[in-house]
Amino acid sequence: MADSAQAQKLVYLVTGGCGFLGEHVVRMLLQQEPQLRELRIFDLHLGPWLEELKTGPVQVTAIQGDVTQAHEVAAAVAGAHVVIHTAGLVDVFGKTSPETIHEVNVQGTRNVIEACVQTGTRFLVYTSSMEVVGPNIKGQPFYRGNENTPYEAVHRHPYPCSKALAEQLVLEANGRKVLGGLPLVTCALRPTGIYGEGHQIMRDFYHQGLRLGGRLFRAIPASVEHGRVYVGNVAWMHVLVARELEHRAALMGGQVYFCYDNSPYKSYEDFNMEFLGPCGLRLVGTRPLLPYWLLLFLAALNVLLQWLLRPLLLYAPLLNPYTLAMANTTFTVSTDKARRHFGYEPLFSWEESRTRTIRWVQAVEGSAQ
Ligand SMILES: NC(=O)C1=CN([C@@H]2O[C@H](COP(=O)(O)OP(=O)(O)OC[C@H]3O[C@@H](n4cnc5c(N)ncnc54)[C@H](O)[C@@H]3O)[C@@H](O)[C@H]2O)C=CC1
Ligand SMILES: CC(C)CCC[C@@H](C)[C@H]1CC[C@H]2[C@@H]3[C@H](O)CC4=CC(=O)CC[C@]4(C)[C@H]3CC[C@]12C
Repeated sequence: MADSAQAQKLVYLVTGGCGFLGEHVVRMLLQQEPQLRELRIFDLHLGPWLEELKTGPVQVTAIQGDVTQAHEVAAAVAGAHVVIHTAGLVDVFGKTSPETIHEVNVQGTRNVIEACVQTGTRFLVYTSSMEVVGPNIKGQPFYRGNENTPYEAVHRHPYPCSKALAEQLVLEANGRKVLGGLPLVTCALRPTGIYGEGHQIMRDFYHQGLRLGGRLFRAIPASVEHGRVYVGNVAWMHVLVARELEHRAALMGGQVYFCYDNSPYKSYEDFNMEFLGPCGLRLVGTRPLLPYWLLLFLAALNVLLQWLLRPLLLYAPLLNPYTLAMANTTFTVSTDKARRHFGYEPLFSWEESRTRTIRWVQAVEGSAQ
């Protein structure tokens, strides 16, 4: 981002900095970005762990705010050199309305872009998602594809629709003149399914397994591959992109990059067992125990129950027609675009990512007892 004369001069803003990925981005920046002077963390809900960061050499500024409120975003962005926009509503379980998902993911992103333009911030890194591409509503496989692989990206669910719209806004904003007349440089990172310390869905599967007497029941054929990437490597990619965006603006501006590492290609369930297995869970069955039509029926039943129970309680199980289609459609990435464009190499090997995640699940287990 800057030469040595500018050491410890940079101000970064991370939106959603208290989320699963956001926390890793924040910690990674503090460890790996020597030019950082101030790190602003903007989130709807601030975590208590932020306090421990405030004693280090970098000024850590926690800002409780809402990305849907343009004035709050503009106040947080003013004076920042780089914005890493990870804040978003990740809901594929029907917990929130489609309107709210759109408001946070699309309008929130629009507010971040406008704040950059109005206040003169030149570098914007957006956390997009593999979901912007697929799996699509036709359930077509995307097998070890890259950023240029042709694929019909057609969605109906509010989450992928919102991420696709937001990504488009970010890419279209590349080159816009910001306050002071210089061009905005943007790019979007598309993680596949992120795993690692703090992953709520992994925690949910773990607790479900414990409730079922240490067993999980195979629902998805082992042959369906689902792309996964370790959270530390996703965070590292964000840090590198933010650092390189100025020097390689012509190459990187307006580009999309899948987030990848050396995590193995496996089915969603077999991959989870890499961590849950060593924590004492067993995946029962070499093939799905229920036929697909029955799973689809149960998924549809869950939608009906969610609707019927809505006035009384929030019923949002893991299984619904959308999550079933996600888990049941091959979507894997094989690319080296990030290495070619900004020298990315995963910071954590698969073995290290696995070990760290297992340790975290074991700690979850310990804290639950
Ligand atoms: N978890 C995953 O597997 C993947 C996530 N992503 C993207 O990565 C980003 C981060 O996702 P996660 O860390 O998994 O989710 P998360 O839910 O753990 O973190 C999102 C953060 O955004 C904050 N936030 C939500 N609404 C906000 C608002 N109105 N104003 C300010 N902050 C708000 C939340 O409080 C939370 O701290 C999201 O943009 C998501 O779309 C992309 C690919 C995969
Ligand atoms: C019980 C079922 C048969 C199995 C359910 C598994 C699902 C809960 C998960 C399968 C695929 C996941 C999604 C995928 O990894 C891609 C994602 C990208 C994002 O940007 C956000 C999260 C997610 C939608 C992720 C959510 C859980 C799954 C649907």
